[in-house]
Amino acid sequence: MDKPDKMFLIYYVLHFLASFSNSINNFISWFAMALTDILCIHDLEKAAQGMLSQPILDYFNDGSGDGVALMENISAFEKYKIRPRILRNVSNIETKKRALGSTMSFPLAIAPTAMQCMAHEEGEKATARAAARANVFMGVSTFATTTLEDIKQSGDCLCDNVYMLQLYIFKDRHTTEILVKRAESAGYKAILLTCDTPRLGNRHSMIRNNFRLPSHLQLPNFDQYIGKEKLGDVKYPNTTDDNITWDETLLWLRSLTKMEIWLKGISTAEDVELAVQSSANITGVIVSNHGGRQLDSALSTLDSLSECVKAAKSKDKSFQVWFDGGIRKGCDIFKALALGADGVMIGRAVLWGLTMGGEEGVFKALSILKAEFELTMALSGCRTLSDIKSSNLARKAEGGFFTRL
Ligand SMILES: Cc1cc2nc3c(=O)[nH]c(=O)nc-3n(C[C@H](O)[C@H](O)[C@H](O)COP(=O)(O)O)c2cc1C
Ligand SMILES: O=C(O)C(=O)c1ccccc1
Repeated sequence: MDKPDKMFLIYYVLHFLASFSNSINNFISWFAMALTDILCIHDLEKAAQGMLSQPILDYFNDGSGDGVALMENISAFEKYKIRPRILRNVSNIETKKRALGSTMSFPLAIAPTAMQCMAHEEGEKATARAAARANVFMGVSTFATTTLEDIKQSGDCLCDNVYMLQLYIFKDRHTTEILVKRAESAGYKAILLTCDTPRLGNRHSMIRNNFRLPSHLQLPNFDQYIGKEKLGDVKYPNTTDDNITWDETLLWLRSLTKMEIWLKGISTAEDVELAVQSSANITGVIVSNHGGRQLDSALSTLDSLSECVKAAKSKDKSFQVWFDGGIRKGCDIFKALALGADGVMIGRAVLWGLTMGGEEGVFKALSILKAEFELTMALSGCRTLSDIKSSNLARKAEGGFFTRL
């Protein structure tokens, strides 16, 4: 048995012991993580692999179709290399970033991912506590397995943080309206309207595994409307509205709330222009292809990013362009920012941390990414976020050569 295998075996034994007692669970998670040398997001991914049933693991990890968009979200980062600058004072790196009227510890937020109690019994509550401790904003899925109020309260027990509700618009608009109003009164700061899922992508493994939400879990934000027996099968599109539009839907949503509205799942300059021009007062977009889980053969999100940034910033410099898809390392965050993103979001990295160690595991994932990002800044000669520029990158061109941007 080589070293990493041994390390994960120790972890599984400790995790098994921890499952006997909730009270020592957190301590054991922390202890196990210290012992097992989790050094990078790939270590968390590997550890999570052995801890979930195949249908749940596949649901978390897989993309749509044959997985090309998912793979290319990751490999696109290697089309860029970093051009470091030297002999700059990097003794006092500053990573803090302002958005939604608050400050986050570095330009990264947690992307909304559904059904987190499948990863760990504490699910979204554990994620919220880790996010609060790390001062990282949290996106909460419409399909959370915990109420949006309980999620925020769990984080608020530790400190104030920013929560954003990801919204799927149901055919029953009244259900949607209730959800938006509940989020506003609970103190959520933004709606992230997911725009890339008028229908669920073609997820082969979900169909093969006949994926279902485990029977002990609920979708308490709206399960009075859609029974959990419908979840995960082809009836998903019957519950959400596939007729959402720039004019009607965005204006209707704006009439419901004063919260900021962000559009998630944008990947073209044309749609960014519409978002900037919309009279629904859109704050920003998240350039995303849903982690490669929706449109098969979609452009990788890093390849979409530049045209989206150009379209937004040429019209309105303050319009926010965030990014997600394939972030696994601190240098990935650096590259997205150098291409003009205001910040990034992470989906699977959080789920792997949550699976492995609940709150401690998510905190570990966030800490790893922050430390790696800071190190990348220091080694590239960037002391502040505004020092990170496109001239810090070179792009792979014809013939495999890299040319500076
Ligand atoms: C298991 C899983 C569930 C997700 N659930 C949602 C969701 O409910 N709503 C949504 O807008 N995006 C959802 N996403 C997409 C994420 O918000 C995000 O766009 C994507 O995970 C980013 O890619 P990454 O996983 O490579 O970081 C989900 C992604 C995963 C992996
Ligand atoms: O899996 C997803 O990506 C997703 O957004 C979702 C959420 C709930 C039900 C089905 C899919």
